[in-house]
Amino acid sequence: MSLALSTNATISAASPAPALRIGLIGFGCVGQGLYAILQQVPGLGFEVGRIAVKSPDKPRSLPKEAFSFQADELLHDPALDVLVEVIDDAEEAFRLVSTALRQGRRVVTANKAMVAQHLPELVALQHEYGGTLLYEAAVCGSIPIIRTLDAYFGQEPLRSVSGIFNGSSNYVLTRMGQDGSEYAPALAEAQLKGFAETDPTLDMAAFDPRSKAIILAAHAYGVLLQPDQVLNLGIENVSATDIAYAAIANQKIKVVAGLYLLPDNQLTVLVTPQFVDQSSPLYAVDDEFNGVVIEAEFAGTQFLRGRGAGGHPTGSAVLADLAALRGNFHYAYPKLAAAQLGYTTDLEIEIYLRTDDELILDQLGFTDITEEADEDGYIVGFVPLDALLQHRDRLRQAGAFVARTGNVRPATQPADTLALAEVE
Ligand SMILES: NC(=O)c1ccc[n+]([C@@H]2O[C@H](COP(=O)([O-])OP(=O)(O)OC[C@H]3O[C@@H](n4cnc5c(N)ncnc54)[C@H](O)[C@@H]3O)[C@@H](O)[C@H]2O)c1
Ligand SMILES: N[C@@H](CCO)C(=O)O
Repeated sequence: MSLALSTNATISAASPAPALRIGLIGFGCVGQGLYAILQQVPGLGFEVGRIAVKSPDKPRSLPKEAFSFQADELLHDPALDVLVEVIDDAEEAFRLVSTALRQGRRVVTANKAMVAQHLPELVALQHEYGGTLLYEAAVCGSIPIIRTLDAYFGQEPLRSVSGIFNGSSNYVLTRMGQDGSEYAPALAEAQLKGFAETDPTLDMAAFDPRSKAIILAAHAYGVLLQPDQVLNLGIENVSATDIAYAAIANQKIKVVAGLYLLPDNQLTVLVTPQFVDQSSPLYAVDDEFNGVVIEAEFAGTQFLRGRGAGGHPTGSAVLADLAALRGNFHYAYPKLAAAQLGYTTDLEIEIYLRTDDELILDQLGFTDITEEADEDGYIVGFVPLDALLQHRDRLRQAGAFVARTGNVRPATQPADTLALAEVE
């Protein structure tokens, strides 16, 4: 068959390539989301060859014969062209994915905790055995942020990459802010809608967006971080008092992950609640939506917004990876090769802290108090970032709520107070 373009030009339509056979490991929210998309849009060139699940007795939308109960069978099935790993167990996911990569296989995963913990090994396995691992679905659901940073901005210095990287906590904050909902029912809704992790502490205490920030640090800056190097504070202890404090100043509380390039080629990364005002594009990112602001040296500011969680949006990102694999795409990790940046936490950041625990106040060591209100039990001022890192667990256990104002300064030069945006 040929398509006429003009009087003397034609394009020959190649016969369609055989469908890629997928081995799908995990049939929960994301696995079913991908499966539904492939059923709804036939002819995409992908076929679900086999599906592995864990529990034989769980009621499912497909007959029992459709499933294998041993993921390893899929690993060793030569008739499968690509494996999609979407289970909720990071350790087992690493075993499965690393075994597949050792066979030189093509693999897609959505497991950010696994990727963040094992990125150096996963990169090395791809180099050694020639397989490919893609994980766009692991960061910000449907937003194509990893490929944007890796391929599009692979050569350009970035001043910052910041945003809302967790749909569940954003959903809870939106319900509390818009409807006056209590924390617990709002979280139950996020779980019911399939946004939350099996252990929702990962979302609410900001472990999940920390994993995503670590992945982006590798692609945006070529810096490989261990989870413990990055401060993560969440919203488990947020209250109506905190939401009202923000609202009085026409602000919202959002869990913001920030990757900031500081002077002297130092990167810092932190994930905490933050007061966001209407001048920020993140202000209007509500419900389970995520948003990412890229401040690039030459391109200027770019903002991406989209659904950050849920079966269909995440299935869409997995589908995009499958299509990319068919085109032999792989991450180039261009900045990893350059590896020119250091990492620092030697900063003081301005925080709002609400607590009735005198000990934690002493331990954090405020260097400057900006505002204090005894009756509501909050204090605003500068604390060393290292003190927050050291006392993170105690803050959680003590029921304290922390949000940053956005101001930061080098720990050694307390007079130079700057907004992070200005430091960038
Ligand atoms: N839900 C989302 O919106 C979303 C978005 C992006 C990424 N993710 C990630 O995708 C992965 C899956 O998330 P989900 O929401 O679908 O979780 P889920 O809990 O809905 O489903 C996971 C499924 O994996 C199964 N499973 C566990 N171990 C298994 C094994 N060894 N073999 C086969 N099946 C196994 C579980 O029984 C469960 O049914 C997680 O890593 C999650 O962090 C989820
Ligand atoms: N639990 C995650 C899923 C998407 O990664 C979230 O709420 O953002």
